[in-house]
Amino acid sequence: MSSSADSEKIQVFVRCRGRNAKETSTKSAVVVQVNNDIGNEVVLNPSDELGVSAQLNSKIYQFDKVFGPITDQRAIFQGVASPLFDEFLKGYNCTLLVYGMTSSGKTYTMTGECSTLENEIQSIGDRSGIIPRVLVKLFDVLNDAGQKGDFIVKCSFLELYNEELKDLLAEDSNKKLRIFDQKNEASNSPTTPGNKSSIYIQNLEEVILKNADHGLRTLYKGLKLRQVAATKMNDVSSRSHTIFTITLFKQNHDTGELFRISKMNLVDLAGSENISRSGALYQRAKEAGSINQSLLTLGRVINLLVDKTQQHIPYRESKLTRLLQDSLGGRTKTCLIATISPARINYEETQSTLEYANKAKSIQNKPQIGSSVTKEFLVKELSSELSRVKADLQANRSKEGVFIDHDNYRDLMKDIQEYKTEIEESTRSHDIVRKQNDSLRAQLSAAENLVNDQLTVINTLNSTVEGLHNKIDLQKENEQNLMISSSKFKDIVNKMNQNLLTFKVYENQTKETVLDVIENSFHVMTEKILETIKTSSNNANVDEDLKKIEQSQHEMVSIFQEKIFQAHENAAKSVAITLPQSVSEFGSSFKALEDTLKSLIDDLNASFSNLSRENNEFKSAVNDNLFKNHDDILEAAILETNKKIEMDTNVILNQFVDILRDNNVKQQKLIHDEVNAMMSNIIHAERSHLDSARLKWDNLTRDTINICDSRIEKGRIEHNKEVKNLLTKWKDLSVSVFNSAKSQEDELKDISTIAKTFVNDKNIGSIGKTIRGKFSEINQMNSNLTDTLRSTKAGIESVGEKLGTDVLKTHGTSDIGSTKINEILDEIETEQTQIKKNLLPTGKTPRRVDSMKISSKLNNYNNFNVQKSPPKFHLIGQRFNSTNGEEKENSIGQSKRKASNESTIDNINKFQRVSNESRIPKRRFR
Ligand SMILES: Nc1ncnc2c1ncn2[C@@H]1O[C@H](COP(=O)(O)OP(=O)(O)OP(=O)(O)O)[C@@H](O)[C@H]1O
Repeated sequence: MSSSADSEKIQVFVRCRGRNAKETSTKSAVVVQVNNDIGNEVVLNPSDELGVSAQLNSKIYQFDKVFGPITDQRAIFQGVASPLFDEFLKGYNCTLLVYGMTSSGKTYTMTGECSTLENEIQSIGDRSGIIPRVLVKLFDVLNDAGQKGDFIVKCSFLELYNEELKDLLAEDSNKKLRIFDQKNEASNSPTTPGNKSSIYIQNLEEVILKNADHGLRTLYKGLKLRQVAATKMNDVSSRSHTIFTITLFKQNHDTGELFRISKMNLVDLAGSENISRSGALYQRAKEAGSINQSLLTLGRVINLLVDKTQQHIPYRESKLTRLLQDSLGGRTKTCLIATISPARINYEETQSTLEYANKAKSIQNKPQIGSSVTKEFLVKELSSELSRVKADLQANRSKEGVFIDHDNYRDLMKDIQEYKTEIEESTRSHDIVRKQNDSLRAQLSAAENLVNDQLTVINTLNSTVEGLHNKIDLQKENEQNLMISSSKFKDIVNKMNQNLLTFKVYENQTKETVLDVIENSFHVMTEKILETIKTSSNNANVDEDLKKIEQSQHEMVSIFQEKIFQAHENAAKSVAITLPQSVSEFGSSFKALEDTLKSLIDDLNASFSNLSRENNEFKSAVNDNLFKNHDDILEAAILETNKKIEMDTNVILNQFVDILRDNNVKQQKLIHDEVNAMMSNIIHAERSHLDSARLKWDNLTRDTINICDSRIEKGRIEHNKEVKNLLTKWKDLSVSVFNSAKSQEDELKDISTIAKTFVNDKNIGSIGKTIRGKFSEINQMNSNLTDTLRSTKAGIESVGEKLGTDVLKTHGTSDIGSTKINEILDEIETEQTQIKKNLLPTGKTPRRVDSMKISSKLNNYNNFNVQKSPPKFHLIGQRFNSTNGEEKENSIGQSKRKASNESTIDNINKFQRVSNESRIPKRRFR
């Protein structure tokens, strides 16, 4: 499935823009020399020199291509991205990175200048960068008539800021992105050859692109999100990295069923500038530090990749290097564009960028054709994506409140659980930090105590030093005395030297005198002598002359001796006079010097013994006092610190809770708004679907109602007719009941008369007893009859109720039957009372009653009731009442009435039976 290739170095390009407004306004000289258009060399010369010395000072870098200030966006695409794009189409994974300091043109190169307003997005323009051009070219090529086979294009867009990943295409910005290593095993998936690990980003939104326009819109949507973040957080763009990834699933011509997967990562790295130069303050420095961490790790990774002896490459030390792992020393075809500024003010950054790029030239990759998937696999993947979306949609349609499908809900809950774990972990690390803080604070307070103690010692030492200073002053005084003494001593020595000089003068004078004596006196004398000798040579008396000479010699020597002696004596005298004085002066000076030295030594000794005493005291103070008896202070300080920290923690936790709550409210509002919008869309769509069906339904309902209405109207008329008939019948019935009641009344009267006669008849005494017994039975029958009549009355009343007063009123009828029966009942009751009265108080045999007569009358009445069951009728106005209900009602009414009639017949039969048993010869009394 994959074709292995030899290793190849990653390609490195440089793009040097022209000076920007800031650089020209500050008159920053050009220190970068490149071909105006395309070349291979960058010469960096920071000095102002020209000619040979400039050549000596400059540094030359060689790259695959170097683009000068006049190179336009199209040329960059042609020169760098297009060859890489061809590889991407062949199935290679490709990565293109732009690297450089802020404002050097990274984003301009990668994305270009474009409007993010949706209605302004048409196609690419002169200033469009690499990504839009790749998207347009990709769909041009794929839709080209010559190209065979299906394809699917997906894209994702993520930002790495402060070591946090952010999905620039996600609707739900709360989903956290995580990087996982994914082991692709050949047996599990047909997608990847061999056992290789790749990176998988959980929750990263991948948009399936329909066409180039859709691709551009998706890109600009992400850029817009990035812009919003950039305006909120100053300068995010220069400190964040973005990766726009295009994934292509392309049908393989040869294998047909297989789709080759290749990815193209287009990476805009964060500004590589030195944060100290950007003047970043603490917080920003922290953030920038993290960005530099990524770039630093990237640099380290590049260095180690270049150094062939290195086995371990620290890809995992930053998210950026983890994401780019396969692009650096991996299986991807990689290009790097280093963007630089030509101006002197950016010299250092430019140099560092060039060094970086120069290193990157040596990185070796082993590009391999990417993996493939089967058509089924792809369809399965797309269907699962589709079903996920459908499930969400379904959930949205069918629920109120929560609009999320189960799987997504589970994912969400998993995320929440992970957040919880993270919070727990941070709480734990917070506790650890707090403990460390506690111990540090304890150490601090101990150190403070130590400092206090030491301050006391220092104060003591200060006073000691003060004493020592005094002593030094004294010593200085002594030294001055010593100086005075020594200068006196010098004077004496000078004097002695003078004396010696005087002595020498005397000596010289003596010498001169001697020479004078010898040269003058002696010579004169000798000449005199010689003259004398010459004059006296004729003189024979030589001896005498010699004697004379000798004598004069002697005289001369004695004069000479005397003169010498005199001179010596003078000198000795002068020395003898001055020397003792000088010696005595020297002696006294020496004595003074000795005294001064002695007092100096004494003072020094005293100082040293003082110092030693102080030192001993300091030592004992340190030994005895330091780190002792501070437990209480320490404990109180610890308690106090703990309290403060606890308060701080609570404040932080409360703030955290508030933030969570606010966030929750925001999210709820967001969900609510989203759902509302979505629901109104869905409702709108459903309504338009339903409109035609509703119209149909409305027409049908209207027709049905009209039909029903006409039928009901017809029924109502028939019913009214029936009711009228019924009422007529009812009137007849009432009249016949009235008549029968009347005849019963008459009969009862007869019975009463007969009873009276019967009671007064004396012949019946013998059977009186039996009859009395039977009479009580008749009595019972009578009361039964009364009950029966009552139930009949209730029946009639219920019929009346059923008919409705309105109907009765409309047809001018009254409750004749029921009134009549009441009257009959009353009469029967009166009659009974009368019979009882007649029978019981007198104790006489009751009069014979024509029970047959009574019985037949009652029978007539009851038979009439049974035959005339109440008429059926329908309640008007209850259009939709079920006929079953009516039937049920009627059948209950009928059965009730039937039961009541049956009991009446029963009673009458009993009555008849009793009457027959007690039958006596019929006699009529008048
Ligand atoms: N080659 C170029 N031709 C014309 N204009 C350019 C060129 N390079 C950069 N620019 C302009 O310079 C400005 C800064 O460039 P850009 O935003 O691309 O820098 P950047 O390196 O991405 O900076 P940052 O790291 O801060 O995001 C933009 O206005 C851009 O249009």
